[in-house]
Amino acid sequence: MPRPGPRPKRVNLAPRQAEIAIERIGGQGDGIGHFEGRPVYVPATVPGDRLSVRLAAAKGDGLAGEAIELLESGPARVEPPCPYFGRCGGCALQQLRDDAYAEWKGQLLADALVRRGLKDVELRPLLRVAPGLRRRARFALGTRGKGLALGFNMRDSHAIADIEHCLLLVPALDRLIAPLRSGLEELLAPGGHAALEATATETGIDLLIEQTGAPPSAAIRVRLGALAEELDLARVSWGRPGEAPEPIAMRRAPSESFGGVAVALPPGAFLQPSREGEALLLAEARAALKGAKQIADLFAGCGSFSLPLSQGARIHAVEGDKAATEALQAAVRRANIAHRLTVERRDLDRAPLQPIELKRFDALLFDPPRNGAKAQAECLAKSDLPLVVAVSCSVASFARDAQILVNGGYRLDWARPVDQFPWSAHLEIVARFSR
Ligand SMILES: C[S@@+](CC[C@H](N)C(=O)[O-])C[C@H]1O[C@@H](n2cnc3c(N)ncnc32)[C@H](O)[C@@H]1O
Repeated sequence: MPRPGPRPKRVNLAPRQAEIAIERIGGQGDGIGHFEGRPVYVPATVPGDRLSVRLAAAKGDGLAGEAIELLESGPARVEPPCPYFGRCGGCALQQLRDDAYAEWKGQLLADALVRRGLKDVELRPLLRVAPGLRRRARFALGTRGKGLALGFNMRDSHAIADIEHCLLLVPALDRLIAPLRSGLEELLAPGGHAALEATATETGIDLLIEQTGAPPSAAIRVRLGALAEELDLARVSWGRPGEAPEPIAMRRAPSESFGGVAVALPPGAFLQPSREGEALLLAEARAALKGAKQIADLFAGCGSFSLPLSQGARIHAVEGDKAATEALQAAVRRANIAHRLTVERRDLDRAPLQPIELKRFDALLFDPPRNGAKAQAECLAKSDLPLVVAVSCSVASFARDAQILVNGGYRLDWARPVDQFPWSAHLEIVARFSR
């Protein structure tokens, strides 16, 4: 008979109230205090706050707390600049004074590395992207009464915080919120919902509507075409999540230039959240790759790094998404630069580049999605490639992959935090590994 394991600690989930003093801000952006020895996570708080808190549910190793009353403010508390802060789940940290916020953000990277046993790493100062520069947004759209709600999901919820403006967005996207809400009324049946992926490209707004269920009727297609005219949208597409979207109205081909080469973007294409963030990441990567002549660019997307880097080196771009790979291929053909940039479609989780394949490169850049590049890092660890530059949007998966590389004999030369996601707990990282 299996031996019973240690009994889990019982948590009394009956809602109750407690006075909590916030000690620090955790990795998800919540303030952390303690109640009967257990951590309590209270959103939108700062160290030094004293609050009356409702303890309602278990959260991780502790309890989720909901502030009822602020009894005393911590020294770094400021008035949040956005009127929706607290209700809208898009931002977590507008209540924190800017210098304290920047310090906390840089520390996220240091803490993640230490948790993986990576100490004494050169951590370069935080680079920042200001609010108001985000060129991509994924809005939630749902029915509310007789009309629609459009905005971002509330914290830990599928309910939509209806908004008129967002301080994070470029003006072209911010201006779109109200007219999209009134212009899309016929799209949803009562109780229906959709996601709207809007991207401000060089040729105008690219709008992708994602919905489950039947494709739009002929009447709705006509309405979407008219909306594209009214709002001067470059393209409107429709698709089911995970399936190839279908363009419904195309007025101009959405396009973005990387290193002077225009790429015709597929609907819902990945782009770095802001042009400014992309430029910072590219500058860091370029400096880290200096001198390399044969570079593999993995998780290459539509070529935001491959194309500019190909001005000074031969690049092999590898990407898993069919539409992104084809868009980059087409741009390479049009620009006549196949001699300096080759493109391969490949699933790098299932089929990472093997040590033998890595022999033809003198450096590699990888920029995986949030779950990181574990399989590729394991292959790199067994290779003799001298230089690896990592770009990552998750401190946790970055630290894990860094540990794999270091255990495989790489030195982590430096890591740079880049705040592409102001007021959130997300952080971008660029780092250089060598052997
Ligand atoms: C964070 S984006 C980076 C894209 C590009 N480097 C850029 O800056 O625009 C990650 C990219 O990895 C691709 N991707 C995700 N999973 C993948 C996999 N298993 N194999 C190859 N590519 C993958 C995505 O399609 C996406 O283009």
